[in-house]
Amino acid sequence: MKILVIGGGNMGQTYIHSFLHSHIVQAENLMILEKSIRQIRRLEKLNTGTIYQSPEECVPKADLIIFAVKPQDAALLYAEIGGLLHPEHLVLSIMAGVRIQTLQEGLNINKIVRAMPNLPAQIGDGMTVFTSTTEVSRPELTMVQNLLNTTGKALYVDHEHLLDSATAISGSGPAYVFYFMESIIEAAVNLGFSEAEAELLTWQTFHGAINLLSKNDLSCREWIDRVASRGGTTEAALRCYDQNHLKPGIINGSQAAYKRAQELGESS
Ligand SMILES: NC(=O)C1=CN([C@@H]2O[C@H](COP(=O)(O)OP(=O)(O)OC[C@H]3O[C@@H](n4cnc5c(N)ncnc54)[C@H](O)[C@@H]3O)[C@@H](O)[C@H]2O)C=CC1
Ligand SMILES: O=C(O)[C@@H]1CCC=N1
Repeated sequence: MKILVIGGGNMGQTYIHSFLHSHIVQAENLMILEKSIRQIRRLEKLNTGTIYQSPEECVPKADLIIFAVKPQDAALLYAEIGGLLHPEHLVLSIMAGVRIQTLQEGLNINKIVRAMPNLPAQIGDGMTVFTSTTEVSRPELTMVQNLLNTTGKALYVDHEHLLDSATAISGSGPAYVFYFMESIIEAAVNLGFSEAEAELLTWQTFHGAINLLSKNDLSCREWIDRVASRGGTTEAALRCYDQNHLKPGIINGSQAAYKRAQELGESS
Protein backbone atom coordinates (compact mmCIF):
# COMPACT_ATOMS: atom_id res chain seq x y z
CA MET A 1 0.00 0.00 0.00
CA LYS A 2 1.28 3.44 -0.97
CA ILE A 3 0.78 6.30 1.49
CA LEU A 4 0.94 9.93 0.45
CA VAL A 5 1.36 12.59 3.14
CA ILE A 6 0.35 16.03 1.89
CA GLY A 7 2.15 18.67 3.99
CA GLY A 8 5.56 17.76 5.40
CA GLY A 9 5.42 20.07 8.43
CA ASN A 10 5.16 19.22 12.15
CA MET A 11 2.41 16.63 11.89
CA GLY A 12 3.26 15.29 8.44
CA GLN A 13 6.81 14.54 9.60
CA THR A 14 5.50 13.08 12.85
CA TYR A 15 3.41 10.55 10.93
CA ILE A 16 6.20 9.69 8.52
CA HIS A 17 8.64 9.01 11.38
CA SER A 18 6.12 7.02 13.41
CA PHE A 19 5.15 4.80 10.48
CA LEU A 20 8.77 4.13 9.56
CA HIS A 21 9.98 3.71 13.13
CA SER A 22 7.30 1.11 13.85
CA HIS A 23 8.17 -0.76 10.60
CA ILE A 24 4.50 -0.70 9.64
CA VAL A 25 5.42 1.05 6.37
CA GLN A 26 8.63 0.97 4.31
CA ALA A 27 10.19 4.20 3.00
CA GLU A 28 9.65 3.05 -0.61
CA ASN A 29 5.90 3.07 0.06
CA LEU A 30 5.88 6.58 1.50
CA MET A 31 5.38 9.72 -0.59
CA ILE A 32 5.40 13.30 0.66
CA LEU A 33 3.84 16.17 -1.25
CA GLU A 34 5.27 19.49 -0.05
CA LYS A 35 5.15 22.90 -1.67
CA SER A 36 7.63 24.90 0.44
CA ILE A 37 11.18 24.71 -0.92
CA ARG A 38 12.62 25.32 2.55
CA GLN A 39 10.64 22.40 3.95
CA ILE A 40 11.63 20.19 1.01
CA ARG A 41 15.33 20.86 1.74
CA ARG A 42 14.74 19.71 5.35
CA LEU A 43 12.80 16.63 4.28
CA GLU A 44 15.50 15.65 1.79
CA LYS A 45 18.05 15.44 4.60
CA LEU A 46 15.78 13.09 6.56
CA ASN A 47 15.57 10.55 3.75
CA THR A 48 12.13 9.31 4.81
CA GLY A 49 10.30 8.77 1.54
CA THR A 50 9.97 10.18 -1.95
CA ILE A 51 9.31 13.91 -2.00
CA TYR A 52 7.09 15.45 -4.65
CA GLN A 53 6.23 19.02 -5.50
CA SER A 54 3.58 18.26 -8.03
CA PRO A 55 0.30 16.47 -7.13
CA GLU A 56 0.01 14.97 -10.63
CA GLU A 57 3.10 12.83 -9.98
CA CYS A 58 2.03 11.31 -6.67
CA VAL A 59 -1.74 11.51 -6.02
CA PRO A 60 -2.71 8.91 -8.67
CA LYS A 61 -0.18 6.43 -7.21
CA ALA A 62 -1.50 6.68 -3.63
CA ASP A 63 -3.89 4.31 -1.86
CA LEU A 64 -4.10 6.33 1.36
CA ILE A 65 -3.74 10.11 1.31
CA ILE A 66 -3.09 12.00 4.55
CA PHE A 67 -4.07 15.67 4.58
CA ALA A 68 -1.64 17.46 6.93
CA VAL A 69 -1.79 21.05 5.70
CA LYS A 70 -3.20 23.98 7.70
CA PRO A 71 -6.98 24.36 7.43
CA GLN A 72 -6.39 27.79 5.89
CA ASP A 73 -4.51 26.07 3.01
CA ALA A 74 -7.20 23.46 2.44
CA ALA A 75 -9.19 25.32 -0.23
CA LEU A 76 -6.11 25.76 -2.41
CA LEU A 77 -5.22 22.10 -1.92
CA TYR A 78 -8.70 20.99 -3.05
CA ALA A 79 -8.24 23.02 -6.24
CA GLU A 80 -4.83 21.42 -6.85
CA ILE A 81 -5.76 17.77 -6.27
CA GLY A 82 -9.53 17.63 -6.81
CA GLY A 83 -9.35 16.33 -10.38
CA LEU A 84 -6.79 13.65 -9.46
CA LEU A 85 -8.83 11.82 -6.84
CA HIS A 86 -11.12 8.87 -7.48
CA PRO A 87 -13.77 7.20 -5.28
CA GLU A 88 -11.42 4.39 -4.19
CA HIS A 89 -8.97 6.82 -2.61
CA LEU A 90 -8.94 6.58 1.17
CA VAL A 91 -8.32 9.95 2.85
CA LEU A 92 -7.16 10.62 6.40
CA SER A 93 -7.57 14.29 7.31
CA ILE A 94 -6.04 15.76 10.46
CA MET A 95 -6.89 19.38 9.63
CA ALA A 96 -8.43 21.16 12.62
CA GLY A 97 -12.08 22.02 12.11
CA VAL A 98 -12.33 20.83 8.49
CA ARG A 99 -15.54 18.83 8.17
CA ILE A 100 -16.08 15.52 6.43
CA GLN A 101 -18.93 17.03 4.41
CA THR A 102 -16.62 19.77 3.10
CA LEU A 103 -14.10 17.14 1.97
CA GLN A 104 -16.84 15.06 0.36
CA GLU A 105 -18.29 18.03 -1.50
CA GLY A 106 -14.98 19.70 -2.33
CA LEU A 107 -13.23 16.55 -3.55
CA ASN A 108 -16.04 14.24 -4.57
CA ILE A 109 -14.72 11.40 -2.37
CA ASN A 110 -16.46 9.36 0.31
CA LYS A 111 -13.89 7.16 2.05
CA ILE A 112 -12.80 9.61 4.73
CA VAL A 113 -11.28 9.22 8.18
CA ARG A 114 -11.13 12.47 10.14
CA ALA A 115 -8.70 12.50 13.04
CA MET A 116 -7.36 14.93 15.62
CA PRO A 117 -3.90 13.94 16.88
CA ASN A 118 -1.58 15.96 19.09
CA LEU A 119 2.11 16.81 19.08
CA PRO A 120 3.37 14.18 21.60
CA ALA A 121 2.63 11.80 18.71
CA GLN A 122 6.22 12.75 17.77
CA ILE A 123 7.48 10.47 20.56
CA GLY A 124 4.75 7.83 20.30
CA ASP A 125 2.90 9.34 23.25
CA GLY A 126 0.13 11.13 21.38
CA MET A 127 -3.64 11.13 21.76
CA THR A 128 -5.77 10.85 18.63
CA VAL A 129 -9.54 11.01 18.38
CA PHE A 130 -10.97 9.81 15.07
CA THR A 131 -14.14 9.01 13.18
CA SER A 132 -14.98 7.81 9.68
CA THR A 133 -17.62 7.73 6.99
CA THR A 134 -19.66 4.55 6.48
CA GLU A 135 -17.95 4.07 3.09
CA VAL A 136 -14.66 3.22 4.86
CA SER A 137 -14.60 -0.58 5.13
CA ARG A 138 -13.74 -2.41 8.34
CA PRO A 139 -10.30 -3.56 7.02
CA GLU A 140 -9.52 0.01 5.85
CA LEU A 141 -10.49 1.44 9.24
CA THR A 142 -8.37 -1.18 11.02
CA MET A 143 -5.42 -0.31 8.78
CA VAL A 144 -5.77 3.42 9.58
CA GLN A 145 -6.16 2.64 13.28
CA ASN A 146 -2.96 0.56 13.17
CA LEU A 147 -1.17 3.56 11.65
CA LEU A 148 -2.60 5.94 14.28
CA ASN A 149 -1.61 3.51 17.05
CA THR A 150 2.04 3.98 16.07
CA THR A 151 1.73 7.56 17.38
CA GLY A 152 0.20 6.76 20.76
CA LYS A 153 -3.36 6.13 21.93
CA ALA A 154 -6.37 6.41 19.61
CA LEU A 155 -10.06 6.72 20.44
CA TYR A 156 -12.80 6.11 17.84
CA VAL A 157 -15.93 8.27 18.20
CA ASP A 158 -19.24 7.86 16.38
CA HIS A 159 -20.08 11.57 16.25
CA GLU A 160 -18.01 13.96 14.18
CA HIS A 161 -18.77 16.97 16.39
CA LEU A 162 -16.52 15.37 19.03
CA LEU A 163 -13.55 16.02 16.72
CA ASP A 164 -13.85 19.77 17.40
CA SER A 165 -14.20 18.97 21.12
CA ALA A 166 -11.06 16.81 20.95
CA THR A 167 -9.22 19.64 19.20
CA ALA A 168 -10.04 21.91 22.14
CA ILE A 169 -8.87 19.33 24.71
CA SER A 170 -6.15 16.95 23.49
CA GLY A 171 -5.23 18.60 20.16
CA SER A 172 -4.36 22.00 21.64
CA GLY A 173 -3.86 20.52 25.12
CA PRO A 174 -0.06 20.14 25.10
CA ALA A 175 0.21 23.93 24.67
CA TYR A 176 -2.03 24.46 27.72
CA VAL A 177 0.29 22.25 29.77
CA PHE A 178 3.39 24.10 28.51
CA TYR A 179 1.70 27.42 29.34
CA PHE A 180 1.07 26.30 32.91
CA MET A 181 4.63 24.99 33.22
CA GLU A 182 6.02 28.24 31.84
CA SER A 183 4.06 30.15 34.50
CA ILE A 184 5.41 27.94 37.30
CA ILE A 185 8.97 28.38 35.98
CA GLU A 186 8.43 32.16 36.06
CA ALA A 187 7.12 31.89 39.64
CA ALA A 188 10.20 29.86 40.65
CA VAL A 189 12.55 32.49 39.21
CA ASN A 190 10.61 35.20 41.08
CA LEU A 191 11.14 33.20 44.27
CA GLY A 192 14.93 33.13 43.88
CA PHE A 193 15.87 30.14 41.68
CA SER A 194 18.03 30.38 38.59
CA GLU A 195 16.32 29.64 35.24
CA ALA A 196 17.92 26.17 35.11
CA GLU A 197 16.93 25.36 38.69
CA ALA A 198 13.41 26.65 38.05
CA GLU A 199 13.10 24.33 35.03
CA LEU A 200 14.36 21.33 37.01
CA LEU A 201 11.89 21.94 39.85
CA THR A 202 9.00 22.46 37.47
CA TRP A 203 9.71 19.57 35.08
CA GLN A 204 10.27 17.09 37.88
CA THR A 205 7.11 18.26 39.67
CA PHE A 206 4.99 17.73 36.53
CA HIS A 207 6.69 14.43 35.80
CA GLY A 208 6.18 13.17 39.38
CA ALA A 209 2.56 14.36 39.54
CA ILE A 210 1.62 12.69 36.23
CA ASN A 211 3.32 9.45 37.23
CA LEU A 212 1.57 9.48 40.59
CA LEU A 213 -1.78 9.98 38.90
CA SER A 214 -1.15 7.29 36.29
CA LYS A 215 0.03 4.64 38.77
CA ASN A 216 -2.92 4.94 41.16
CA ASP A 217 -6.71 5.05 41.03
CA LEU A 218 -7.18 8.35 42.83
CA SER A 219 -8.77 11.31 41.04
CA CYS A 220 -7.11 14.71 40.60
CA ARG A 221 -9.31 16.08 43.40
CA GLU A 222 -8.25 13.29 45.78
CA TRP A 223 -4.57 13.97 45.03
CA ILE A 224 -5.13 17.73 45.54
CA ASP A 225 -6.62 16.95 48.97
CA ARG A 226 -3.55 14.84 49.84
CA VAL A 227 -1.17 17.67 49.00
CA ALA A 228 -3.18 20.51 50.50
CA SER A 229 -2.89 20.43 54.29
CA ARG A 230 -5.64 22.28 56.11
CA GLY A 231 -4.41 25.82 56.81
CA GLY A 232 -1.22 25.15 54.81
CA THR A 233 0.65 26.57 51.81
CA THR A 234 -1.10 24.66 48.98
CA GLU A 235 -4.49 25.73 50.29
CA ALA A 236 -3.27 29.33 50.17
CA ALA A 237 -2.19 28.93 46.53
CA LEU A 238 -5.43 27.20 45.51
CA ARG A 239 -7.51 29.88 47.24
CA CYS A 240 -5.57 32.48 45.26
CA TYR A 241 -6.25 30.51 42.02
CA ASP A 242 -9.98 30.50 42.83
CA GLN A 243 -9.98 34.21 43.65
CA ASN A 244 -8.35 34.82 40.25
CA HIS A 245 -10.94 32.64 38.50
CA LEU A 246 -8.22 30.37 37.11
CA LYS A 247 -10.47 27.33 36.59
CA PRO A 248 -13.22 29.21 34.69
CA GLY A 249 -10.41 30.87 32.69
CA ILE A 250 -9.03 27.46 31.68
CA ILE A 251 -12.49 26.11 30.84
CA ASN A 252 -13.21 29.25 28.78
CA GLY A 253 -9.90 28.71 26.95
CA SER A 254 -11.04 25.30 25.73
CA GLN A 255 -14.40 26.80 24.75
CA ALA A 256 -12.53 29.42 22.69
CA ALA A 257 -10.50 26.67 20.98
CA TYR A 258 -13.73 24.76 20.25
CA LYS A 259 -15.33 27.89 18.79
CA ARG A 260 -12.25 28.50 16.63
CA ALA A 261 -12.35 24.89 15.36
CA GLN A 262 -15.95 25.47 14.32
CA GLU A 263 -15.05 28.74 12.59
CA LEU A 264 -12.24 26.97 10.71
CA GLY A 265 -14.80 24.35 9.70
CA GLU A 266 -17.10 27.03 8.30
CA SER A 267 -14.35 28.74 6.30
CA SER A 268 -12.34 25.77 5.00
N1 LIG B 1 0.72 21.14 15.25
C1 LIG B 1 -0.10 20.45 16.04
O1 LIG B 1 0.09 20.29 17.26
C2 LIG B 1 -1.34 19.82 15.44
C3 LIG B 1 -1.76 20.12 14.15
N2 LIG B 1 -2.89 19.53 13.64
C4 LIG B 1 -3.32 19.84 12.27
O2 LIG B 1 -2.33 19.33 11.42
C5 LIG B 1 -2.27 20.13 10.24
C6 LIG B 1 -0.83 20.49 9.98
O3 LIG B 1 -0.32 21.22 11.08
P1 LIG B 1 1.25 21.44 11.25
O4 LIG B 1 1.95 20.21 10.81
O5 LIG B 1 1.47 21.98 12.59
O6 LIG B 1 1.48 22.59 10.15
P2 LIG B 1 2.85 22.98 9.40
O7 LIG B 1 2.67 24.39 8.96
O8 LIG B 1 4.02 22.61 10.26
O9 LIG B 1 2.86 22.02 8.12
C7 LIG B 1 2.01 22.18 7.03
C8 LIG B 1 2.84 21.94 5.78
O10 LIG B 1 1.95 21.88 4.67
C9 LIG B 1 2.61 22.46 3.56
N3 LIG B 1 1.59 22.80 2.56
C10 LIG B 1 0.64 23.76 2.61
N4 LIG B 1 -0.15 23.70 1.52
C11 LIG B 1 0.32 22.68 0.75
C12 LIG B 1 -0.08 22.12 -0.50
N5 LIG B 1 -1.11 22.62 -1.18
N6 LIG B 1 0.62 21.09 -0.99
C13 LIG B 1 1.68 20.58 -0.30
N7 LIG B 1 2.11 21.05 0.89
C14 LIG B 1 1.43 22.09 1.41
C15 LIG B 1 3.32 23.66 4.15
O11 LIG B 1 4.36 24.11 3.32
C16 LIG B 1 3.82 23.07 5.47
O12 LIG B 1 5.12 22.52 5.35
C17 LIG B 1 -3.15 21.36 10.49
O13 LIG B 1 -4.33 21.22 9.74
C18 LIG B 1 -3.45 21.31 11.97
O14 LIG B 1 -4.75 21.78 12.24
C19 LIG B 1 -3.60 18.62 14.35
C20 LIG B 1 -3.23 18.30 15.61
C21 LIG B 1 -2.09 18.86 16.26
O1 LIG C 1 -3.65 25.15 16.93
C1 LIG C 1 -4.13 24.49 16.01
O2 LIG C 1 -4.96 25.01 15.24
C2 LIG C 1 -3.72 23.06 15.80
C3 LIG C 1 -4.87 22.11 16.04
C4 LIG C 1 -4.60 21.47 17.37
C5 LIG C 1 -3.21 21.85 17.67
N1 LIG C 1 -2.75 22.66 16.78
